[in-house]
Amino acid sequence: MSSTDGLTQEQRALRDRARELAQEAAAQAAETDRSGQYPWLMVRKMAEAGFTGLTIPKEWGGPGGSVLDAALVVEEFSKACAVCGRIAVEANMGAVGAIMAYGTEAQKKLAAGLVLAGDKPAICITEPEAGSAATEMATTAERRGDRWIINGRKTWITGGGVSRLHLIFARVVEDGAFKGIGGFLVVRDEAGKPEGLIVSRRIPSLGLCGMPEAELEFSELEVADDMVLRAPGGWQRGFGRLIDAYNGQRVGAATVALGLAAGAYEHAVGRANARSQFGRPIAEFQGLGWMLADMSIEVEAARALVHRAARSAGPAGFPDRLAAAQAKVFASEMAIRVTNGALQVWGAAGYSKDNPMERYLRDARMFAIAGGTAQVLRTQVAEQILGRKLPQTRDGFLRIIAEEGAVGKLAAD
Ligand SMILES: CC(C)(COP(=O)(O)OP(=O)(O)OC[C@H]1O[C@@H](n2cnc3c(N)ncnc32)[C@H](O)[C@@H]1OP(=O)(O)O)[C@@H](O)C(=O)NCCC(=O)NCCSC(=O)CCS(=O)O
Ligand SMILES: Cc1cc2nc3c(=O)[nH]c(=O)nc-3n(C[C@H](O)[C@H](O)[C@H](O)COP(=O)(O)OP(=O)(O)OC[C@H]3O[C@@H](n4cnc5c(N)ncnc54)[C@H](O)[C@@H]3O)c2cc1C
Repeated sequence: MSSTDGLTQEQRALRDRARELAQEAAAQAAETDRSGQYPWLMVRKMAEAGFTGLTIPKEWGGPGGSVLDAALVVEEFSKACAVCGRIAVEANMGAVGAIMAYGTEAQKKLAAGLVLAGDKPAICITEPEAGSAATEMATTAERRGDRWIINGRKTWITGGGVSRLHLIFARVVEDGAFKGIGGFLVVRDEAGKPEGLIVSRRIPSLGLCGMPEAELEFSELEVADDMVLRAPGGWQRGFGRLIDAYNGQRVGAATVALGLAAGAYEHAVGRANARSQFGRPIAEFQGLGWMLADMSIEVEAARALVHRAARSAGPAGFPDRLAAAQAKVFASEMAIRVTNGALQVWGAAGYSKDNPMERYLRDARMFAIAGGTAQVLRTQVAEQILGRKLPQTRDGFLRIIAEEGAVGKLAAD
């Protein structure tokens, strides 16, 4: 990274510390990938070094780092081991960001204690029949006295079976009526309790193999009223406020993609200089030089978008939704191109599991899907730049016409 990176001395020092520990992550990344085991030992070291809970405010025992600080750490770990990079994302952004913004004192204390000790919270939104159309979720949280009873199923929950803190999105039912979407906090203990939170299946995945992706079932799962995460604006606005907090995790996902691409690119430059054919370093062949040049441009462009999005975070710690979506679309698709090109530079050796190049390529594939697909996020970008709601359901525009008497101008907040 150049000296025009706009980082403070402290941020460079933080990045360098992360880079140093990430060397250990690099050394175990192939084994994590092969075994599919969560890298508990690395997680402990990351927690001890202060890379989990980095964004926790000082009053809750953390260092009060910014989203950009967290992104610097995430990029370094992702260059080495993207599973560790994703752990750094969720231990600093997403669910924990929502809790720090909207939670009660007790909820903040609970979440801070868990992530500072190395927990990677799980965010539970997606369901078998509600992926991109997340607001169509069917999981319900029904009020019964001073408790809430959750029933339903979630899928592709990152960390299912290893995460302790869970932020569960569910349809709120009070007095028999649907009120909106709310967030419910559940802590799974080491014995796997509460019993109503069932990790029913680990989903075999293409990449990021040390990170469990799981199906969860909630069967009469009881949640005390003081574990409801109440965002401002009431239940009707609940989904909007919770997904606003999720913009932090979108920037985090974009950063993992960036780190993967940057890591693969560095390996490609090294290989191009080290390998000779036709009696000369392959780096001298213009065909490869231009490929590497394009990769460097793409990586720098993604980094600029990621840092811009991270810097856009307001007082609540949530990045701007447009900047987050732009960074995520570009970084996720760029990572697929760059990791693919880097493997090409390595030739057959890149195709072998003896080298990390094929892992980079597999690991990079998810970011254009998870956390909002590239297609869905392009629609979000379009909505923001056009200043218009662009409903995706068949009757969406009819509803806007009925409600507003005109086609979808976004109301100024
Ligand atoms: C938002 C969508 C689910 C589309 O659903 P709808 O058409 O029903 O919703 P909208 O009317 O567009 O929005 C409802 C509500 O939310 C507010 N909103 C939406 N997006 C944002 C945002 N990015 N930032 C802030 N606020 C947002 C919107 O203004 C409305 O607010 P009000 O109710 O008016 O106040 C769909 O577009 C979508 O985002 N789908 C993707 C789902 C997704 O990202 N899932 C992630 C699951 S977790 C994960 O994958 C983790 C992977 S990882 O490793 O990080
Ligand atoms: C590795 C991984 C980790 C994940 N982690 C989590 C997690 O921790 N928590 C969680 O809740 N979820 C998680 N997810 C789920 C993820 O958020 C969803 O996969 C994602 O939102 C897309 O949903 P879907 O897979 O059901 O695809 P679908 O919504 O079924 O989409 C299928 C295809 O249709 C396209 N499409 C759908 N709607 C539109 C539209 N309106 N316009 C244009 N194209 C459209 C999509 O872009 C996609 O190409 C994870 C997924 C993966 C792969």
